[in-house]
Amino acid sequence: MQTADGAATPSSAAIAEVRLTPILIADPPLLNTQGVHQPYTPRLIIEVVTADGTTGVGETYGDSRYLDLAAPLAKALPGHRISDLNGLFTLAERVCGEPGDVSDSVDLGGLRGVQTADKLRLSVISGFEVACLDALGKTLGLPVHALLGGKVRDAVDYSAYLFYRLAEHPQGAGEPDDWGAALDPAGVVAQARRFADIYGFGSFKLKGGVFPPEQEIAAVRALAEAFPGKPLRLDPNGAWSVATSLEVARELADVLEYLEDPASSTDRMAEVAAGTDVPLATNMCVTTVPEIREAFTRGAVQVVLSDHHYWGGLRRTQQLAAICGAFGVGLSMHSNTHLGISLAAMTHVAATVPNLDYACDTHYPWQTEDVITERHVFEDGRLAVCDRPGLGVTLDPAALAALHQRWLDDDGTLRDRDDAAAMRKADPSWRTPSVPRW
Ligand SMILES: O=C([O-])C(=O)C[C@H](O)[C@@H](O)C(=O)[O-]
Ligand SMILES: [Mg+2]
Repeated sequence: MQTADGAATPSSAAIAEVRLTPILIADPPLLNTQGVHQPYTPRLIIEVVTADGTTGVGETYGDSRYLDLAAPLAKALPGHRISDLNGLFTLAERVCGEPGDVSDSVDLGGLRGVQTADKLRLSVISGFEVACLDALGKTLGLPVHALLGGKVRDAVDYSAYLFYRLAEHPQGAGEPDDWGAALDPAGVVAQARRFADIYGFGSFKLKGGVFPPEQEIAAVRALAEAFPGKPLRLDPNGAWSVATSLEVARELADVLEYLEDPASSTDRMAEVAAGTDVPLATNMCVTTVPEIREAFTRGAVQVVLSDHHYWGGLRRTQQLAAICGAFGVGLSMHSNTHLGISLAAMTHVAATVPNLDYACDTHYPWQTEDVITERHVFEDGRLAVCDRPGLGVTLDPAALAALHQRWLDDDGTLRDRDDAAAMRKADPSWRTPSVPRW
């Protein structure tokens, strides 16, 4: 067996086949500043199969612009060694091309800051990198955290991710659940209690930017009263002006662990940071390497929420952690709607990062469906770091096929996440609010 560049390679370490499976997974009617989550949201499952039949799995965003980049990379991969992780980036740059519809705007639904072609490509590569690491770990009999240099902790803390939400999707679409609506402080506290009771989470993040700031301040105050001394976070995804951000920071200074993306853009975040001692966190204005220097040197953010999907995988997440360490910037971890493969990957990398200062975000409790045979179980708000080879998860082919069938059956409406379009099902006049909203 030879690689594409002609070098000899052990046949067992060479990729023989790559399978891409787009799926639609159930998602509850969670509210954010752009609208409401769709009843089903796209993800992409990546399987990398080596010549000796070892399969590694990865997961990333599944919207069509990601699929468009993943397809040529999958096609070019056979013959590539699973251990050649740096080569993945070179290959992707060569074969992926430019995504067609990249605009310099806030990403629809993903709320992940300004889009760039590079960022989309890195998100795609992240799924392939994780799949290669899973296959490599299985081949060598080592857990992924060992391939990343070894774990520095045996369990990773996660935070409850609270959302304002509707009781059900507009027009009764999607999968029903029994969480009920959470549209006021009492609803948010009830949701937090349930999260604490089931999962043992000891810190709480509220997704804000949904209601006028005074209502969200009241909700955080209610959380502080219900859970005295517990770390609290509020994240309106850049929906506020500088003045509003400073007002909220003043009102909640005594209870917030950090305020996440109160205002959009590094400029506005720097202005807010100059006027408050509340640490500002971001997963919107520092999401790629070129954004780091300005944000850090201007003191615009005190905490970065890393996300291996954004940054191009687990090893680049470690590099980000080192840069944050060098600048004295704290590190937390972001999450978007994701399944158990990505949660396993997050946990492995989180286990290796000494300066992970905060409990990580995760949407996982909101996801009732999965493509792995055994769901992850939080105990006391933590996930034990798995020492089995690879990621330590097993793909469930029947579950994968069923969720893929849902994707096939969709007429295209749900294949690209669009929270504003989902909101229009309830309110036909709804438009993505312009920023700052308040
Ligand atoms: O921390 C964040 O900004 C997010 O998790 C962004 C997500 O897209 C979240 O707001 C959501 O899914 O509504
Ligand atoms: Mg955020």
